[in-house]
Amino acid sequence: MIVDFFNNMAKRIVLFSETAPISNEGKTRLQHYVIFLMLGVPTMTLFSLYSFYKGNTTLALVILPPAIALLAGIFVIRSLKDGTWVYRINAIAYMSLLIYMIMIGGDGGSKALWSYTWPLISCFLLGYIEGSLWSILLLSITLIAYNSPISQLIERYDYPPDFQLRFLITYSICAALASWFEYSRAYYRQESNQKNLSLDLEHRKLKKEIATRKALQEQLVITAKTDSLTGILNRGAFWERAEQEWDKHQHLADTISFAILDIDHFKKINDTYGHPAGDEVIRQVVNNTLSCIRTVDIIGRIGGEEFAIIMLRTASEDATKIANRICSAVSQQETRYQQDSIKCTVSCGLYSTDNEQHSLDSIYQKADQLLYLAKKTGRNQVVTEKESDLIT
Ligand SMILES: Nc1nc2c(ncn2[C@@H]2O[C@H](COP(=O)(O)OP(=O)(O)OP(=O)(O)O)[C@@H](O)[C@H]2O)c(=O)[nH]1
Repeated sequence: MIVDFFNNMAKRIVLFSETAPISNEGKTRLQHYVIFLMLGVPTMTLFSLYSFYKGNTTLALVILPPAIALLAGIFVIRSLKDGTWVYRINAIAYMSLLIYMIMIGGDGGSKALWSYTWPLISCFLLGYIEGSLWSILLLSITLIAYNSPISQLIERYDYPPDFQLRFLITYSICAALASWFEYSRAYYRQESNQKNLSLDLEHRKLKKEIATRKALQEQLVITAKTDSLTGILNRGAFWERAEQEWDKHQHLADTISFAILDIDHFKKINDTYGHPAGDEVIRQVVNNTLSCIRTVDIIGRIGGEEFAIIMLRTASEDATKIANRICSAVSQQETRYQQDSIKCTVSCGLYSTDNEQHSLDSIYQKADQLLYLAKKTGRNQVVTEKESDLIT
């Protein structure tokens, strides 16, 4: 339970750290470091205070650097991708403290027993290979320092020979257990990492496939709504958009203009130049029309050579200007097809309204009647309701 508590705390700190994306192994090491920090700093602080209280000022001061290094490390680690060097510096600080404690021994040599913590900490922080090397390093440096003249400077403790032997055996067992423990943990972690990796790969593949299908579906929807010859909305999609805009229009009580364009004598063009040439004429008429209207206007191909345009928030005067511009642009158009140069014109019926009593269908009927008048009275012209009064 206590272990769970520390693990949870460590996980939280890892999650909240600013560390750049690190490997799972890196996360585990960081968690171990946090556990070491949470246990080590209070213990070392208490130990330092106790030593101070007991009058052992040197020991009290020697304990402080590793505690400070532990605390400082966590702030540095937050911005590092790999904390190995922070762990190594802490390893040096803590190991130096342990060597000092082994040298001075304390009550009956009890301070030397702290070094049993070392193999586990070094293996947890630096992995079983480097951790084992650090365990051996502690033993080697202690043996050299203990038997060198330096030991006289810090009043080395004279351990009885049997204590030394028992210490060596116990420490070796601790080191062996710690490295075996970390080795098996690393082994299982690697196994689960590999499983995670393949799951991750599968997950990414699925995500990619879903995105491809979604894009395909979107493309299908667009294709289903688009007229393949001209790229503008087809009849069904145009009326769908028109209904939506009509609902908004009624709600806002805006002026709306409805234009129907029809290419004049198109049958003759087909008969003279052929169907493919007629197709090219339709395409160019649409391109010319698109260059005269705004992007917010709705245009659709509602018949073979018939197009409808809804000009939103556009009163009769402006809509008439736009429709005339289209007629003029088309009349100047010359469609080149093979050896031929084809000229054509369009007729337009235009109806504008801000009358909320109308239905979309009745507006369409009105515009269609005006188109009929435009055809009847000479073609290549725009007929609005105003002109229709004059004509009839
Ligand atoms: N090339 C081509 N022709 C089409 C297409 N759709 C319809 N048509 C032709 O367009 C012609 C329309 O002819 P009509 O409805 O008689 O009208 P018009 O000849 O344009 O005469 P007015 O409208 O009275 O000026 C028909 O011959 C259709 O076959 C198409 O996608 N491509």
